[in-house]
Amino acid sequence: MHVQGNTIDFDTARLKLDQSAKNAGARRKVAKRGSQFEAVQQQLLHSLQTTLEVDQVLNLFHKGLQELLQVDALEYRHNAEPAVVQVGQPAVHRCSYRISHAGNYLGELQFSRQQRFAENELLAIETLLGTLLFPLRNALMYREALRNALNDSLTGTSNRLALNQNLERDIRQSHRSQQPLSLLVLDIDHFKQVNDRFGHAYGDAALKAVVNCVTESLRSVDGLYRLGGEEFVVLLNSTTLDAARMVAERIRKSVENMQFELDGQPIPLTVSIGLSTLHAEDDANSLINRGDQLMYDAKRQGRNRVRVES
Ligand SMILES: Nc1nc2c(ncn2[C@@H]2O[C@H](COP(=O)(O)OP(=O)(O)OP(=O)(O)O)[C@@H](O)[C@H]2O)c(=O)[nH]1
Repeated sequence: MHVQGNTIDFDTARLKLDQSAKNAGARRKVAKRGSQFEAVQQQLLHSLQTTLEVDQVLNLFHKGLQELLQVDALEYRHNAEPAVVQVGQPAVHRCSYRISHAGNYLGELQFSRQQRFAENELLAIETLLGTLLFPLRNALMYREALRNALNDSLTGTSNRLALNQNLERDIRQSHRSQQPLSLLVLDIDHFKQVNDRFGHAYGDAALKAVVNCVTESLRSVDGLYRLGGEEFVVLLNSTTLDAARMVAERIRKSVENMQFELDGQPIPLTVSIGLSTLHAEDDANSLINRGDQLMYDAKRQGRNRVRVES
C-alpha cells in the first residue's frame, strides 16, 4: 500500500504552485494539457455552486477530476462527523490531504487508484482542490445550520420542527406500506418542583439525565424529539401498539430506577407516557393529540404510568 500524504491550505497551495522549483517539470506537463485543465476547472467552479449537499459536492468534484486523470475512489472524513463519504471503490495507491481554509479545518480527503500517482497528477489534484474549498466550506456550514435548526440546543434531541418534518414523511410511508407506526408523548412528573427546589440549572441537568435515560432505552432508529419544556415525543416506526407498550414501559421503569443525584442528594424522577398508534384516518396532528390526551390521563391517574389507547 502506498500513501502519499499532504496538508493543503488554499493559500499555500497557490504559493507552492508559484514557487516550487522542484515541481517545474510537473508544472510543464500540466501546462501542456492546460486548456483541458482550465476547461475542467471552469466547469467545476460552475457545477460546485449548484449544490449545498456535502455528498453531491464531493461527487461532482470526483467526476470533474476523472476527466483529467484516473481516480478510482475519493474518501472524505471530518473529525466532528461519524459518517465517511465514499465515492467509488478504494484502491491501493493513495494520496491524502488535510483540507483547511484560513485556519478552519474542513476535513480530510483521500484519493486512491491502482497505479501510483505521478508528480504532475498530484499537482493537478492540488490545483483543482482550490475549486473545492469554498463549495465544501459552504456545504459544511449549511449542514451545521440545518442541524442547529432541527436540534434542541439544551438536550441535543431533535426539536418540534424536525418532528413535524419526519412525522409527516413517516405517516405517508406507513400508510403506503401498511406498516404500523406508534408514538409516545412523554412528560416529566412534577418537574416544576425540581426547578423550584434546586434552581433552573439543576432542572436543566435533570432534563438531560432523563433524555440520556430515554435514549438508552431506544433503538438507534427510533426518534426522540423535544416538543418544549419537559415534554417529549418518541417516534416508533414499524412498531405495533403491543411492541410500543413494551418500549414505553421500559422507558418508564428506567427513568424511575435512574439514580439521579444533586449535590449528593437523590432526586426521584418519573415520567407519564401516552401511547397512540396510527390509524388509516390519522394525520400528524390527530396522532400527537391522542398521545397527548393519553399522557394527561396518565397524569390524572397518579403519574409514573403509561396510558395506551383502547
Ligand atoms: N430547568 C428547566 N426547566 C424548564 C425548561 N422548560 C420548561 N421548564 C419548566 O418545567 C416546569 C413545568 O411545570 P408544569 O407544566 O407545571 O408541570 P410539572 O411541574 O412537571 O407537573 P406535571 O406535568 O403536572 O407533573 C416549569 O417549571 C417550567 O419552567 C427548561 O428548559 N429547563
